[in-house]
Amino acid sequence: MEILQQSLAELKKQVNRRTQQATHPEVEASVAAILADVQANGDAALRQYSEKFDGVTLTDLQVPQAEIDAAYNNCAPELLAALKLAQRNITSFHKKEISYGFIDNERAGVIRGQKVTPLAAVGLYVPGGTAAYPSTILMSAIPAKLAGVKKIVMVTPPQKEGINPAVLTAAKLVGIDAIYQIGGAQAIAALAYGTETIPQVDKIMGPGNIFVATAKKQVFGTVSIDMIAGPSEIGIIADENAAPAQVAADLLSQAEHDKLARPMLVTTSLTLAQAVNVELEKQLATLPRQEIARASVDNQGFIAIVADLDDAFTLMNAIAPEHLEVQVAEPMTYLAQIENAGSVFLGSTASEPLGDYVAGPNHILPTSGTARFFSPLGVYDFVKRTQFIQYTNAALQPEASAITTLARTEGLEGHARAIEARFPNQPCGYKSRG
Ligand SMILES: NC(=O)c1ccc[n+]([C@@H]2O[C@H](COP(=O)([O-])OP(=O)(O)OC[C@H]3O[C@@H](n4cnc5c(N)ncnc54)[C@H](O)[C@@H]3O)[C@@H](O)[C@H]2O)c1
Ligand SMILES: N[C@H](CO)Cc1c[nH]c[nH+]1
Ligand SMILES: [Zn+2]
Repeated sequence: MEILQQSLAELKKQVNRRTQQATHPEVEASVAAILADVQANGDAALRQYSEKFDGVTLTDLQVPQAEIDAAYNNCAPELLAALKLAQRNITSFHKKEISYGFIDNERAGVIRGQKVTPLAAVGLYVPGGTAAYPSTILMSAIPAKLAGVKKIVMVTPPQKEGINPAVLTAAKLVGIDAIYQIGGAQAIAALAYGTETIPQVDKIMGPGNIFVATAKKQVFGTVSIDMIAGPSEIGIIADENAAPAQVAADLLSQAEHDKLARPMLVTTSLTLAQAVNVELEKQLATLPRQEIARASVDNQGFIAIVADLDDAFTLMNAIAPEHLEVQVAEPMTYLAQIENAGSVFLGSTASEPLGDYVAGPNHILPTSGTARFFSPLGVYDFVKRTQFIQYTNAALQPEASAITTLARTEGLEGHARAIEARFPNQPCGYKSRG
């Protein structure tokens, strides 16, 4: 990977250009055309795009239940056991995110509160262009179920040989209501607008490539979305004691997701940087998804050399990576310095794939610098809050003049009179004291 050795200020500019939400006008335009086509032509457009982008002629848009049951029943025991282990750990972590709202009665005669309601219908995007992602089904459906969402549908790109049985097994394990074999921007359009076969949902969740991430951005407003979870990223902060082979392996674990995936190393040691580059070459030579990973390493990846660990954390906060590994001594002591990152892996044992599969925290995470303001997918994404107020007349009386004063200051006489109407027996309605 390219080694960058400049001042911190110059490094910040460089990495900002490379890592922050960029616009891709040609992708934006082709996604907009796909969305409009699906909105106008429904299922027929979905079938056309599946031919064009996935090379699949679809008969059923919805995966038949018999196919899902067969996949589950024939699943290898070790795969089912692995999925169940992941399911247990993801469930125990996400249970802690459940919120029940609140009700307060701090002042006599006043009740205020917030109630939490699950979304009625959500659509989960499960990527499937170059790899199958049963783990992503667990990561999105488990928090949805814990939140109490009643209708959970899933979309995933069609495959010539049928949807991967591991994907179908995971979907059955977590209780997905319907699976539609459709991917890319066209799948996002279907969930946003509805078609003859696919129901419109309230919110679309899940990661995907640049077409999926762009489509989610464009339908936002018609439906809600969780975040921008695009091509994967890994940022590693390492000092001179980190093991080059482990650092390189972890960088490649994310590089193999997508040609646009971003592997990034920030280190205080030029010696480590050079050793990692040697290791990357060695390991790439035998990696099955070598073509994808090489494009990512060569075109998106970089190694930044910094003066000390304080600079390393400053630079990483500017990048706001999806995943951040901290491979230095006493990693926990740096947690307070980390402001922008989707998921943090502390210490050399906490290799990123641990979080992808079994640790329990979510692996659907913000990318392209959006960890500055987005959080990991969680139970909170599948609910909405409604607040409520109840007052007695006696409780309103001492606050009424504040309301009428503020209303009249805003030139909203109707607001003031609505309050005064609560005190009809006082001459000329409510009169403020003094
Ligand atoms: N950020 C996260 O939380 C997270 C988690 C898991 C995976 N990911 C990312 O998900 C992505 C998965 O990507 P993928 O490609 O394997 O699967 P995908 O399902 O996201 O995309 C495949 C679809 O892209 C569409 N497509 C492909 N080329 C197109 C073109 N030229 N024009 C219009 N549409 C086109 C096709 O419709 C195809 O079905 C990777 O980028 C991976 O890094 C991110
Ligand atoms: N690392 C991905 C998120 O960027 C998630 C994933 C799923 N399977 C393997 N990895
Ligand atoms: Zn991964």
